[in-house]
Amino acid sequence: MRLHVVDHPLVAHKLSTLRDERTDSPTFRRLTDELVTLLAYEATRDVRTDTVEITTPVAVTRGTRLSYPRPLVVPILRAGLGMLDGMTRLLPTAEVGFLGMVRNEETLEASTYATRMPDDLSGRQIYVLDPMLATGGTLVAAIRMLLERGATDVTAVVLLAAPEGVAVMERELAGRPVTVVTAAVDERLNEHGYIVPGLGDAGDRLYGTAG
Ligand SMILES: O=P(O)(O)OC[C@H]1O[C@H](OP(=O)(O)OP(=O)(O)O)[C@H](O)[C@@H]1O
Ligand SMILES: O=c1cc[nH]c(=O)[nH]1
Ligand SMILES: [Mg+2]
Repeated sequence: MRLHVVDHPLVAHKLSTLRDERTDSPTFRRLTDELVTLLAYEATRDVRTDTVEITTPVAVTRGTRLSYPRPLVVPILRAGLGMLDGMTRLLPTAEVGFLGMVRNEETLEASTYATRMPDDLSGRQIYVLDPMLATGGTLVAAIRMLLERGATDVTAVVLLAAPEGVAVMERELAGRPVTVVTAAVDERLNEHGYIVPGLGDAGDRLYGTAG
């Protein structure tokens, strides 16, 4: 597994506003969308492309097109939905699959309540979206499922990661074709499994509802 922390002043600025407890849901949603666009730029550096011939008003030349099979973007509901528009804006040819997962806030174990994507992901490049990598339980389970379906290349785009979660991903997905792209790796997890300093519960802050 490869970890890429996007070190950019615009990313740091937007992330700081996102962290601020005074930031309301509409602003949180807008900033999430903007941040994803910046992270997606880095996350798609190795997206597969083909060379094609194009004709400009002046000459025939060689250009670049996103390859087939098309990339698959998989937001992890609920909070990952807030990242979907920003990602598909940059990857217009992508197909979208959905994974509904929730973490039990007492045991911190992740469970899956919805799966809607192709059974066969052979040869596909996948972009998984989830704002928070905390214990890593959710992303490890999600990525294992994608690899079992044949995905050959999985990139997880997250806003924030905890070092504990990164370590779990490195251990559980060692040697697998997996990359994590994040805006920051924070200090630690607290006793409730929340990222410190973090930004709180991403789903609640995006949608203004608890749970
Ligand atoms: O790394 P982990 O310890 O597994 O925690 C991270 C998960 O927790 C949050 O989702 P949550 O379970 O709160 O669901 P929600 O998106 O519906 O709020 C977050 O969006 C991740 O999916
Ligand atoms: O800090 C955290 C940890 C898990 N899920 C969140 O939304 N926030
Ligand atoms: Mg939540």
